[in-house]
Amino acid sequence: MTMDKQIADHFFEAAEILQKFNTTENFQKLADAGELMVEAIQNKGKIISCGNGGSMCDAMHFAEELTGRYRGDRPALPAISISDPSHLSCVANDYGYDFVFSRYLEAVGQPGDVLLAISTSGNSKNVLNAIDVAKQKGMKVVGLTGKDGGKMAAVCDVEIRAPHSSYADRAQEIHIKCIHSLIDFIERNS
Ligand SMILES: O=C(CO)[C@@H](O)[C@H](O)[C@H](O)[C@H](O)COP(=O)(O)O
Ligand SMILES: [Zn+2]
Repeated sequence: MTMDKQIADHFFEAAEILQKFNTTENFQKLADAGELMVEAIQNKGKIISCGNGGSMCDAMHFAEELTGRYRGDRPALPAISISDPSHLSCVANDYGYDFVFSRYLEAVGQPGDVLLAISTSGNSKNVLNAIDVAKQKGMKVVGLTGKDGGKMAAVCDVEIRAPHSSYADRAQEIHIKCIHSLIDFIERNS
């Protein structure tokens, strides 16, 4: 059987992108983002995460490992992903999809909470609207982005950007590593 070159390319390309991401500057940004999250938790706040498509799965993955479990046993930690289908369908139907995340923050966001905003383009309108409301509420914003950071680059307190690639999936693969390292940092420091 001949090797399917495209299958191999996925792995070689992913390794290349990860290598580009591995800089002291990016590791420092992850520590800065982790500090914001730890501070929120220590002050009785919470972390709210959001994103579209695969990034919604990443937002859910982040929150469930804080409320549930990551590698070992420890007390539950306060995080929520904006992913309740009844909320999403109501707000999309009645106000528009651009407001599905921002409206949730209007309801439950508190000063001192942190928003983890995930977008591979940095330009999804509903994520940008969520960032606007988070700032109005006195929350801090950590962004996981890709490409050139898009509009999110200018509005996050800490923006962690996956190296440029043509497709969203490569950025998402970096984002999930960022998410696991953030969870590990929060566990060790809160
Ligand atoms: O998971 C993937 C691609 O890997 C897709 O579902 C992807 O998340 C969707 O196209 C999103 O709508 C892209 O939005 P964003 O990352 O630019 O904010
Ligand atoms: Zn995980």
